[in-house]
Amino acid sequence: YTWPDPRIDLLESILYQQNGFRQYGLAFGVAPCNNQASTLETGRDDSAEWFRTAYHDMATADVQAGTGGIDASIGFETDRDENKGKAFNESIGFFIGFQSVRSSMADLIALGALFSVGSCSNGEVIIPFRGGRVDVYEAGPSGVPQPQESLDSHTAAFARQGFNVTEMIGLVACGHTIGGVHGENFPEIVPVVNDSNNMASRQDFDESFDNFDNSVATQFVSNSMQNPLAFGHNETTRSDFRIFNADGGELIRKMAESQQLFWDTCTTLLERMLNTVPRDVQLTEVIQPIPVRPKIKHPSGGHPTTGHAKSRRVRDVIPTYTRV
Ligand code: HEM
Repeated sequence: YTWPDPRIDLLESILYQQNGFRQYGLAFGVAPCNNQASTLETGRDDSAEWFRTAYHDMATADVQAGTGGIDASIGFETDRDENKGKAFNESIGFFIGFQSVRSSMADLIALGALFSVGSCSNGEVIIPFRGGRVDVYEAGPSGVPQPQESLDSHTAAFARQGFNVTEMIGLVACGHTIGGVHGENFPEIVPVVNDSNNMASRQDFDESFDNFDNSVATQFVSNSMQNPLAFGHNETTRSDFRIFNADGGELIRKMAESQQLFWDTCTTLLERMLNTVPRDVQLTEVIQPIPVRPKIKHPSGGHPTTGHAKSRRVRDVIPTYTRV
């Protein structure tokens, strides 16, 4: 990657200039991991909502046909039963501030998930990032898995998305280690409670809802009964139970035994999830931090913080190079 490259420059900045001078600030939404999604409503976190948004955008992909994937179609699909909750509209509302001709909404959705798991795993799960996703401007087909469906239906949905049974188990375990199920979205699964500290009535997937760790697996294996999609009172919606047992419980047991295996599995599967795009979309190489960053300097009084020249005449613009 050689600067300038219109496909990469801005994405590189959003990805790596997270804090301090000339920060882009997208990552602030999920730092810390338990950052509240709404100041008006407790019991909802940006990290879990951004992460779930990426999965729901991807989940309608058909890899055989080469269609769908992370393409921001989720923005046009939020009135569907399979996309219940405020998470999708509000995540996109946050990302819009960063959308431009050089940073598609689809790339921002992928970055949001990447920042979320990076923050919640305390830097243990760092997904390599490629840019270049292309936005669509209409809804795509439906097909996000729902908890009341059968194991066969889930297996078929994940196969359509490009994941076999073992990968489905891994991906669901990686997805359901932060956040939880909200009574305001799924009252048939968890109760609506009257609690000012949990206005959305969230029941967490595991005892560390704001930590991207393997406790969803350890708690499942030890029958702790915490995860509402595994042990909830409503047997029909115990999709995690059916999925985690789809291989006889082998992978979830291994994930429970090894924190490192859990993180490694998630890094690999989530990279694939975020790189699932329509066949005609070409992603960039993995974006690395640029060691030397050109910036504009004005010799006589440019803007003190942005460095933007007062006048845009070409002779006023002198490239200088800063180490970052
Ligand atoms: C068969 C597959 C799946 C089903 C049936 C399913 C179902 C659900 C349901 C019902 C919720 C509760 C949402 C709410 O109340 O707001 C949920 C939450 C969540 N799901 Fe899944 N899910 C599946 C797969 C995945 C995958 C593969 C990922 C990511 C890789 C994922 C990520 C999440 C996250 C992060 C949350 C927490 C959301 C929050 O707390 O705001 N899910 N899922």
